[in-house]
Amino acid sequence: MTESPIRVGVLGARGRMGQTVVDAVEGAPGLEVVAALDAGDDFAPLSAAQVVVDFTHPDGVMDNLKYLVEHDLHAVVGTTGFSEERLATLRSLLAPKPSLGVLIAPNFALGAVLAMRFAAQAAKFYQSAEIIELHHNRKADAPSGTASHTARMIGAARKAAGLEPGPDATTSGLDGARGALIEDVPVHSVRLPGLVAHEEILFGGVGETLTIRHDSLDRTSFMPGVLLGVRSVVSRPGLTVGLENVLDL
Ligand SMILES: NC(=O)C1=CN([C@@H]2O[C@H](COP(=O)(O)OP(=O)(O)OC[C@H]3O[C@@H](n4cnc5c(N)ncnc54)[C@H](OP(=O)(O)O)[C@@H]3O)[C@@H](O)[C@H]2O)C=CC1
Ligand SMILES: O=C(O)C1=N[C@H](C(=O)O)C[C@H](O)C1
Repeated sequence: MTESPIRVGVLGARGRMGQTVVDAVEGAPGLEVVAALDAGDDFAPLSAAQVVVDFTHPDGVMDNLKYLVEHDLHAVVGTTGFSEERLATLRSLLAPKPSLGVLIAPNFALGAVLAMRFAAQAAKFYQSAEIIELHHNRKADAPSGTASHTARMIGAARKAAGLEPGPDATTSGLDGARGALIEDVPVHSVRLPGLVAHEEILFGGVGETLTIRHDSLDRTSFMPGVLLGVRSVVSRPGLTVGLENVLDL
């Protein structure tokens, strides 16, 4: 007997990522698109879905998630902008729904997930770490969700190793020249037409540097992770943050 396909809704379906997700889900065995919605659309067609993928906007994603949880829909979320406060709100929303799963991943590309993991491993061995993230100029948020997540992972590893903030002799400079500090890690954002999504994590120590770089050259790079998320979230109750928790890393 063949299993029935997982019914998938897509929010942000007319956007850059949403369109790519609709194509990927339509082409994936065992999955089907039952609703492809965007800003201003009535969400009622989502009642046909089991899992909803959200690539929308940081300003709207919390309302979307509230709707999805209230309507017992599993969610796979690529939209950025998740603070600890937002994650706590989401955990409270999920508390009365013990079988419901929400997966939030700041980056669904395999290489980006590996780069973050390698960076966390390297962090305790170097005095200093800085991040440069480079994206297309249509991006709404800065720094990127990936860079923020990477900085937090590096910060946690540095803290566990008892490291002080990296030495920096800057005593004068223009605002922003040393980037935005996340967990004492400076993060620098570049926006250029022609780019897709890129991240460089730089470490400096005694007489050496280490650079870890990942490049998404096309939005299809995110699709294997999104499809894995859709397939796994139905049997992964609660809130999962980061694709590294789903991959066998
Ligand atoms: N986790 C990951 O791997 C990745 C995450 N992203 C993130 O995904 C998000 C979307 O990126 P991208 O596709 O480039 O952006 P786009 O602006 O191209 O697409 C977003 C779409 O969502 C629509 N939208 C906005 N608000 C809502 C809402 N509340 N409900 C439903 N639809 C809405 C927008 O409509 P309108 O234009 O009319 O506002 C637009 O069509 C960003 O946060 C980005 O950082 C991107 C790539 C990979
Ligand atoms: O807006 C994008 O394009 C991307 N957003 C995510 C982020 O902010 O990290 C993931 C990827 O970098 C592409």
